Amino acid sequence: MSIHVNHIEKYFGNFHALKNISLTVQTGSLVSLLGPSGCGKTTLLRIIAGLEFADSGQVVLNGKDVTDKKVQDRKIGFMFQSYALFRHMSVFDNVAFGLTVLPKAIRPSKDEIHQRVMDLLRLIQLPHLAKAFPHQLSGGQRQRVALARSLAVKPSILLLDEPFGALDAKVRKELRLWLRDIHHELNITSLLVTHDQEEALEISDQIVVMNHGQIEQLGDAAELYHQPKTPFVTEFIGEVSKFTGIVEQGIWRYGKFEYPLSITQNTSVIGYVRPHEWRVNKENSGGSMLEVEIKHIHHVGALIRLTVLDLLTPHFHEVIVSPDEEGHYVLGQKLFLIPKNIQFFTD
Ligand SMILES: Nc1ncnc2c1ncn2[C@@H]1O[C@H](COP(=O)(O)OP(=O)(O)OP(=O)(O)O)[C@@H](O)[C@H]1O
Repeated sequence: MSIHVNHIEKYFGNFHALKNISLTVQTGSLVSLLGPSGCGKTTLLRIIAGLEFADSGQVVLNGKDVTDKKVQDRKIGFMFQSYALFRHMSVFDNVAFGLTVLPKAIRPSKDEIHQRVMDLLRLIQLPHLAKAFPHQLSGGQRQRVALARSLAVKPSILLLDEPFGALDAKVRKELRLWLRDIHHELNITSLLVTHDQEEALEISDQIVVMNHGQIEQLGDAAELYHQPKTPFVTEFIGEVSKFTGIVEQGIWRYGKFEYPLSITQNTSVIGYVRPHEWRVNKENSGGSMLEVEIKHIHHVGALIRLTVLDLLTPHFHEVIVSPDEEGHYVLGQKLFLIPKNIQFFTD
């Protein structure tokens, strides 16, 4: 079941929360909405769920226009931060809830409900806790029960708002991989809101980067990192160093460093360099862009991460090098950096 939103506009009073949002989520894919706090992720998810209505634009689920349909008529599962478990109900009853409140005509029998709830508890690996109450569960277990509850009505679309928001890093990591497996096992279409880029990059097929109520870019993790379309995406996804230079006669100049660029007008142009995109020289063989001093050395598996201080402008940069090629590094050592690649945007 696919999700299409077309030209969604949303105001809260004078505040323009969503600006001409169009988005397609293909059947069976897992897509994340990623962006800084307040950029409109939750509002968009609520509009797709039918918990909020757009001022204009269209929501189409599986080819059907549901723009004016209420939440209960959209046949979707959702799990929002604010939808905590019912404290006075057992795990079993929490998961069964969505089924027991269905109109009689379409409500499964008691036996069928029992079967479905137990299947879901097995799926979330908690069948032994069916009789437990929410306060007897860990945070991660509670989140899994909340997910099982949202899956009980067999939705073909699952909307998740920061599903693992309040959990510690290790549990989050386990749960998100587990969520990815469940998503594929049940063949549902999932849209997930997160402000955690590692989470988005790790589990999503596609990521929608939002900023100030707009979509900046939609792509997979590699596209967003290697071919960002805007300065915002470049800075938001992964680490990057930023340099404002001047283009004159087709040459980008930053200090004495020169780099040919196919821009003809004379203008200010920002260049971005990722930590692994530097060539590092220990001697000054000319042509370097930065002269730096090593301030911190951190071994990350087979790679070395250097935090270096630019000796001209007092800015720190991150540089990732491989120890095999570059040999030994010591604190305070001087290095000369030449970019292997620069991503340019006009200022
Ligand atoms: N009911 C409302 N009334 C007024 N303003 C609202 C309402 N709901 C959201 N907003 C505003 O709209 C903007 C977008 O909010 P939204 O919750 O969609 O952001 P978000 O990207 O999900 O942020 P976060 O990551 O912090 O949850 C925010 O500036 C918020 O203050």
